[in-house]
Amino acid sequence: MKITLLVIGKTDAAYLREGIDIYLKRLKHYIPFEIDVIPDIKKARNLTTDLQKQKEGELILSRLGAGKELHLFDEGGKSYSSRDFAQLLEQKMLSSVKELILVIGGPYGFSDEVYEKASSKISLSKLTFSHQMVRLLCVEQIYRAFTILKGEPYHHD
Ligand SMILES: C[S@@+](CC[C@H](N)C(=O)[O-])C[C@H]1O[C@@H](n2cnc3c(N)ncnc32)[C@H](O)[C@@H]1O
Repeated sequence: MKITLLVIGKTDAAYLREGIDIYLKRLKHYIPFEIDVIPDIKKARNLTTDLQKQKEGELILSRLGAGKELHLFDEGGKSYSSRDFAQLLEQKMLSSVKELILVIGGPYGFSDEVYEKASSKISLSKLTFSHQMVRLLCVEQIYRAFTILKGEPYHHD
């Protein structure tokens, strides 16, 4: 199985890029993993919030296909411990899913169409993080999950 982290817009801040790169390098040892960036359409056109979410939603859903499953990071989703999240990833690896697409919404979140097509919503906390900042949290949690599955001494509880 491959994991794709689908995000909207490039990572602007150098301090976030640096952190994300650290976990990308580490993750390569565990699973095929990539960050797929949907270009920031707001910068190109002057869209209303709803239209922007709708257009982003179309691009998110265009990634779906046979053997692919879409899961959303969403503050209103199900809460997981890091161990539970690791188990979710393990379940998917043992299933027929070929590509697990984990999506981080844009600044205004997801369109209704994306919510309808998603297999689940995963909350990292009840707090709302910026669509840029949350990327670092996601890659760290995915890395943490693999160290848990491998029994490596990174996660302590
Ligand atoms: C700024 S937030 C979107 C804000 C707000 N939910 C909305 O719908 O307008 C951008 C994205 O970051 C991710 N995100 C932010 N906080 C999160 C959290 N606590 N748990 C999971 N994902 C989160 C989600 O993917 C969200 O769509």
